Amino acid sequence: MGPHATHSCKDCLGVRIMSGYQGGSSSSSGLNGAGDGEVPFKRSKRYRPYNRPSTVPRNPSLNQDQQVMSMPWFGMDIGGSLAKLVYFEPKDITPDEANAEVETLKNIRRYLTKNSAYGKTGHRDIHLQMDNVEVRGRKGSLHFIRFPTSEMGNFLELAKSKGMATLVTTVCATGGGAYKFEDAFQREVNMNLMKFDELDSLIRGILYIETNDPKECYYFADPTSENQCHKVPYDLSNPYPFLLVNIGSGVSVLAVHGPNTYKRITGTSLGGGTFLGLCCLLTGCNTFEEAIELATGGDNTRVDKLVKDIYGGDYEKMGLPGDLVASSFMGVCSFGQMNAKDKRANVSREDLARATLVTITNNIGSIARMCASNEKINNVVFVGNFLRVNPISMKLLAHAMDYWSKGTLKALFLEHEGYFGAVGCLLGFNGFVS
Ligand SMILES: Nc1ncnc2c1ncn2[C@@H]1O[C@H](COP(=O)(O)OP(=O)(O)O)[C@@H](O)[C@H]1O
Ligand SMILES: CC(C)(COP(=O)(O)O)[C@@H](O)C(=O)NCCC(=O)O
Repeated sequence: MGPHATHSCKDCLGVRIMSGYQGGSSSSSGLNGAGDGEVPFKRSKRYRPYNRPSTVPRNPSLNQDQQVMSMPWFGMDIGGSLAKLVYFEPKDITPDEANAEVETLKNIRRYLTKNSAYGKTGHRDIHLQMDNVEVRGRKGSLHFIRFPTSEMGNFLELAKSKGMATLVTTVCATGGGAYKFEDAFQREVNMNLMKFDELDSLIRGILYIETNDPKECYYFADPTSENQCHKVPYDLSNPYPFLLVNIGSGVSVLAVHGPNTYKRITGTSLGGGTFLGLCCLLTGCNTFEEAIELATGGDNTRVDKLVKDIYGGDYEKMGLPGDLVASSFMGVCSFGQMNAKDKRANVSREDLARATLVTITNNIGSIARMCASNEKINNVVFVGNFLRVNPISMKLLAHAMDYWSKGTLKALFLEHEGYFGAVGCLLGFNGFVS
């Protein structure tokens, strides 16, 4: 079983944006962006959290970076498929702050933290909520919200209607959408996006969450056994080196040697977006959740051609087991075979969904293995929302890493799956004061 329950989101988004303390910092430096040598989750000695109370008007002499300390604190990762919004809810509000806090902020905070659905497509992953964490010297909770990037127009509309522009100047943002939608944020809600690189943010987020939650990382023991397969916690406190495979719309593969030392080795356009796109075309499904549900009930061996379909058994000399997929999807068009048409007619939507999932997953597994072997790295950490509610792919990857490396490679997974970029960019700005 997968770690999370299945959620379904349709139609338009109704996330209401909060605003609040018009805090600020007299920062003159301190952007903790990529590769500046700052370990993201450790507090600098020069760090001094300061929140200007909400009654204090914006100081026009402060530049954008200085204004960013204003609450609310959001980190946004606007990806090709999903926008991930991480909201930091302060829990250490002093009486003075509470008195000075504007009513709008209180209402919005309540709205965000008491609901789990926002409009029709905004969804808060309550099971991922992190309490008693420290961000920029403040204690509080992290809330994890997602909505389809295609709903960004509605998101901005709502943000505007809630008066966001009067309360917030800057939001930390990453992902391609931080660039694509930058002008729209400025135009529609008078908000500046403080942009951070998505891969820097991804690593920073992983390190922070792993440090704060010892149960974050796990692997699958006995991934091929229906009854024996189970999740086992893995201690990732000494993570380096590790291969990081981010399976979002597309796939990026990174070799990570330190908090600020990594390289992007390669990528593939055959990712989570491909799975969903092909699945919609082949089965007529409309959502990721539906696609996974179909795949769960399907059998890819009715669609794929296996080694044993070609060899009649294992290809022993090369160590290829008979059950290995020899050619994805070839089973439905076996050239020259009399029964190809009949075979195709008997293939169900479920089988097609399963075959699509297995095809995409195997390809990613294969690339990951080659990269790990080239880089001489044994731990392969898989993240990204493609793995959301998707135990089939996680177990396939776990088995592939183990089997083909004869037990040398270990596939590791993280509970917060697709949220690391958003967390990392939230942490990207630190309020330094000289
Ligand atoms: N509710 C969902 N809606 C759309 N795609 C989803 C959903 N849940 C999981 N996914 C999968 O996650 C992929 C996006 O992963 P993500 O890590 O958010 O990447 P990106 O940053 O490119 O949006 C999608 O392509 C799809 O395969
Ligand atoms: C361009 C991207 C980094 C964007 O990230 P995403 O929104 O998919 O998470 C990613 O889709 C990617 O790495 N694509 C593969 C490109 C390639 O190397 O072929």
